[in-house]
Amino acid sequence: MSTLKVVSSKLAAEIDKELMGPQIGFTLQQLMELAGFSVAQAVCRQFPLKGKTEAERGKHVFVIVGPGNNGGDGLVCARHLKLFGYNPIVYYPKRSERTEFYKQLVHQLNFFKVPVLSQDEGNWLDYLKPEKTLCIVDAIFGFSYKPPMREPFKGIVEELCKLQDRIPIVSVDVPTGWDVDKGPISQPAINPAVLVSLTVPKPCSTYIREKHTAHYVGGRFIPRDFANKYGFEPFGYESTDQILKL
Ligand SMILES: NC(=O)C1=CN([C@@H]2O[C@H](COP(=O)(O)OP(=O)(O)OC[C@H]3O[C@@H](n4cnc5c(N)ncnc54)[C@H](OP(=O)(O)O)[C@@H]3O)[C@@H](O)[C@H]2O)[C@@H](O)CC1
Ligand SMILES: [K+]
Repeated sequence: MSTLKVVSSKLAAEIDKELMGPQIGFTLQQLMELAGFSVAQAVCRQFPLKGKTEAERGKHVFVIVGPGNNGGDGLVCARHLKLFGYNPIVYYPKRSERTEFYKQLVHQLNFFKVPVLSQDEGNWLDYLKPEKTLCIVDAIFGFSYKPPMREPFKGIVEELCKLQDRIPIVSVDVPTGWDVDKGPISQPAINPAVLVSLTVPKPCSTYIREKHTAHYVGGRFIPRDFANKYGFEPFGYESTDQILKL
């Protein structure tokens, strides 16, 4: 196991609560924008378009979006990827009714002409082909996932597991299906090629196969004294970067 500094799911939830509490006053929308922006930067860093053939550049980044805030990060990420010159397509099988904000994120994707597939529309399996898709962004579940996995996500994650050795998967914050603290203790569970931990890595990140998975931290939104209060040092982000490879 690595010596990486991590915070438990409980502490991660407390950090979130304090950041969005009355004293600090971040809004969820602000943090989600920075989180999704970080994930888009990690995709660029890991899969640069520079020097690629036109056919390679035209491939999709297939962003699979879950029903909670992890999914929201995916919706934001898709919009930034489009601005960065990628060809994202979003699969959003269970739309969040939590707040109006999710609908607004979808409107923004429409504005950017990023297709958003629903569960009953289009054959999403078509995008699980290496000749069509550069990588998959797993924005299905993050730190609030509790097994066992329910449909339609169980079937989706089972399909992803079949092809994850052929198309790289970029997991947002927590690989979908993993226990936030204990890692891949139940099935189905994704084995990502890239993990982008947000704010600070969760304990499950110590279970990634280090040679197989590139690990980034993103979500650059806390000052040193706040990090120290929660028992970790801030990450050494360079210049204007929103991500740091660990
Ligand atoms: N400061 C930061 O770092 C920030 C972090 N952010 C991001 O937020 C993420 C955490 O978001 P979150 O709390 O909304 O939870 P998330 O993991 O998306 O899942 C909840 C949804 O999943 C569902 N669900 C659960 N279990 C299920 C099952 N077995 N089978 C099926 N469904 C299941 C559950 O449904 P319910 O059980 O409530 O019906 C609910 O709809 C975090 O990881 C990071 O990515 C940023 O956006 C902001 C700044
Ligand atoms: K995820």
